[in-house]
Amino acid sequence: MKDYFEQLLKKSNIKLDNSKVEILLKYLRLLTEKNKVMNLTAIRDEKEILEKHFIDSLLLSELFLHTDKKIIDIGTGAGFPGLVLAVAFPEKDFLLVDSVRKKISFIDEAAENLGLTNVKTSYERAEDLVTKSRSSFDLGLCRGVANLRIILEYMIPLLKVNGRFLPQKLNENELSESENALKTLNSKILKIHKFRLPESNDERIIIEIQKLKEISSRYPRKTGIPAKKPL
Ligand SMILES: C[S@@+](CC[C@H](N)C(=O)[O-])C[C@H]1O[C@@H](n2cnc3c(N)ncnc32)[C@H](O)[C@@H]1O
Repeated sequence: MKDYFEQLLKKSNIKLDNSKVEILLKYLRLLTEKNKVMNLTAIRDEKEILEKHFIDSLLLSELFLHTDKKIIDIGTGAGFPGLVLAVAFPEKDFLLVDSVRKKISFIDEAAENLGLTNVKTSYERAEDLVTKSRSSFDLGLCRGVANLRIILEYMIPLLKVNGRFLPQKLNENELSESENALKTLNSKILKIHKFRLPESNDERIIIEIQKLKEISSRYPRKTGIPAKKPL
């Protein structure tokens, strides 16, 4: 499996030293073991997990800046993309959030097993985090959680002014309907980055969004409202 992972990394132009590759392979083993008793990922094949979860998470690496110190991943599930990136960037601090307690318990267990000291977790809903973490993060990550205009309302209040949000999407379909959310939340799209996964050649999109100035304390609205009545 190590050779295969190294091939994928090479094809994707991602540089990771051997110790980080070893830690990620240990995480793969913990994940596949746990996946037998709880539903963490629908993908069962280890090679496919490496490409569609691990490499897909690592695609974000080239958009990271050295000034990005505090990073939040909302709806991290089994740790994608946040836990993978916490291995790749031990000098950055990650808060991994999910509303499902057992997923966060798996992350806590995995982070301890992998010896990661830069990972904190929270099993809150994104909308509830804002009371203690408004305007706190340099960088926001979110993959596979909800429509762009919904996750914008979850994420932008948590970012510092000038902080960036890098949501991962399969295509650009949600962009046009997100214009109102971007405007209401004083944010703009800096760039749309396109990637191809190295084996399947599937397309992946990372939208680079910046928070331009502080936003009204009305956002996020009450828990559940952003998804029920998107901006
Ligand atoms: C489809 S999974 C994606 C998991 C992971 N990001 C990935 O790409 O594999 C979506 C996750 O988002 C979490 N989630 C959904 N809405 C949330 C919210 N409002 N706050 C926190 N987590 C949420 C769910 O519990 C679930 O684990």
